[in-house]
Amino acid sequence: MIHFENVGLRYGMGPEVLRDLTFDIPKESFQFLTGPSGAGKTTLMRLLFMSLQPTRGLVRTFGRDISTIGREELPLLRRRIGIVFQDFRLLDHLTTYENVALPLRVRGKDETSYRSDVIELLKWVGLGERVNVLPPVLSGGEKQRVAIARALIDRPELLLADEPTGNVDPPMARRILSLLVQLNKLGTAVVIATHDLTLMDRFEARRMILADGRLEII
Ligand SMILES: Nc1ncnc2c1ncn2[C@@H]1O[C@H](COP(=O)(O)OP(=O)(O)OP(=O)(O)O)[C@@H](O)[C@H]1O
Repeated sequence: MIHFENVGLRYGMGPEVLRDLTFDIPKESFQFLTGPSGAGKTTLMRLLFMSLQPTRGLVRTFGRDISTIGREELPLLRRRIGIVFQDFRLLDHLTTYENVALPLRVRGKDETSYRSDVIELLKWVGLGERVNVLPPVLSGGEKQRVAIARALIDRPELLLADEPTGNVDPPMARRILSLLVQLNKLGTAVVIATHDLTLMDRFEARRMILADGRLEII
């Protein structure tokens, strides 16, 4: 689904932050992406989301060399990827329901075509009772589950989660991990960037380890 070949990335004239990365993210796979702070996890997530271009090497996403994808095509390809950020990035003046529905509303979809999907998805993440509340009254774990639901509303083939358990307590971290594992069992490929060793020990999965800009996979 995604293929990296000898990928290097530098910001501006700085040193190479990522070097000689060659790997695949297969369909329906599950992997953790880890490494010390500053190792380049977020940078690699941005390459996977096509919000950065490599400075050398090849990134092929859904069969396309990303350096050849035009501006107008990019949003269409990105729709196939869901993304969850550590700081949630919810809109505080919209309800839980409206936050999750937003990607569809922005695209001009009619509410009758998605209302029940949004509610079903919110039930799936355990927020069936929190549909009409605003993010400021939600706990960190609830906000993160809203962010996950929003990332999933378009049924992406790949979910990227950057430190999804960084702002929640350990029981909630386990709950979020189990949601992502369940999602993967339903066929979505998952990449979780994390520092959290305890979390990784809870689920046997491929580990992509970044150190000094290089990647090791175990
Ligand atoms: N926009 C940018 N411009 C210049 N340098 C950057 C930029 N973003 C990241 N870097 C540098 O690239 C390196 C990798 O950063 P990145 O944020 O990808 O690491 P990380 O592994 O996600 O770190 P953390 O775990 O602390 O979030 C760091 O040295 C960082 O300073």
